Amino acid sequence: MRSAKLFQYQLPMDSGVILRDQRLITREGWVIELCQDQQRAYGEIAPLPEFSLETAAEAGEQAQQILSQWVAGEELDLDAAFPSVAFGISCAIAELAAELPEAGNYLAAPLCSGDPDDLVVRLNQMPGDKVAKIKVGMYEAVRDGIVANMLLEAIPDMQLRLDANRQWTPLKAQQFAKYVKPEHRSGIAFLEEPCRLPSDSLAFAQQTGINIAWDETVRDAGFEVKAEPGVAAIIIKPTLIGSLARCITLIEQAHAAGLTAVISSSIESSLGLNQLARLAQWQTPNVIPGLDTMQLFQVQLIQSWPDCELPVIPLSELDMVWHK
Ligand SMILES: O=C(O)CCC(=O)c1ccccc1C(=O)O
Ligand SMILES: [Mg+2]
Repeated sequence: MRSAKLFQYQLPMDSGVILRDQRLITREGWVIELCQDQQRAYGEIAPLPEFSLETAAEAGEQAQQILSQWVAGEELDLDAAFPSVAFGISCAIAELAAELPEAGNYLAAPLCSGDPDDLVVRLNQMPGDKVAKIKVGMYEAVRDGIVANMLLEAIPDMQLRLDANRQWTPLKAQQFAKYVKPEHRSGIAFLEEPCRLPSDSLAFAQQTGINIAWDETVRDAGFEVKAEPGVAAIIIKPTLIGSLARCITLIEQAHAAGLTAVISSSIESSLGLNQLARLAQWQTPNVIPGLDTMQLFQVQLIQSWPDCELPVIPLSELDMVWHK
């Protein structure tokens, strides 16, 4: 016997969360509950505005169709579904089958978009490998270069991840690199997507000796995982990529090509973020995932994130919008 439920959520965000062009005031999405032989499992479907191609409403509609098929015992084609829907449903199915191991990697790389001095304090408190991530490309490229150089000098054993989200022209990327002393460049684990064009990012890596990672490019049509000089990693944001099976295939291809695969958040609630931490521990056990996004919320959902003090909204407070 199978049954399924769909719940809607809207969670208030911290006041300063800006996606590409707009402030994200509330995070909207769906929680699915699958029930089979007295076992229950959950998944989250949360298309990210400005990143996902599907809207929350479209994802909710499609989730109902696919969940109906699941209840009827039909074969599911998650490769044809929206990425957010495929990810949420495949997670819930994996939970039911006890395929997604319980242990998670909750050692997120601290994310800094503000005061670099705060980051120095957090890093000095961090156990094990010191990995941090800073968003660059929002202000002057020269300032970004000075900040990166300062951090690499202050904490010599750290591995810095930088993310430019395709904001720089090749000239601006060069201006950034000029301020990072050559002896510090190997302390940059990778710089995500420096330039608008992947070919410019690749040329930048080869000219400067600063390794890059693909993030947006992984979602471009026709992307293939391959080893290239200057490319260190691919970033996998499952809500934007698709089913667990699809994510695992990409991770395996990355490993076969000698690249690091980094599981990263698309600003899911604490429910989805916990599943991402478990996926990370399972499939990329020695890599710190990019999951430091709980701080962007004002509340948690159903399950709490380790050491997060925000109030937790229980499932009973969500609206059930559909069941079968
Ligand atoms: O990757 C991380 O460390 C955190 C997640 C993150 O940066 C992100 C989250 C949602 C949308 C875009 C991005 C991004 O890579 O800029
Ligand atoms: Mg990015």
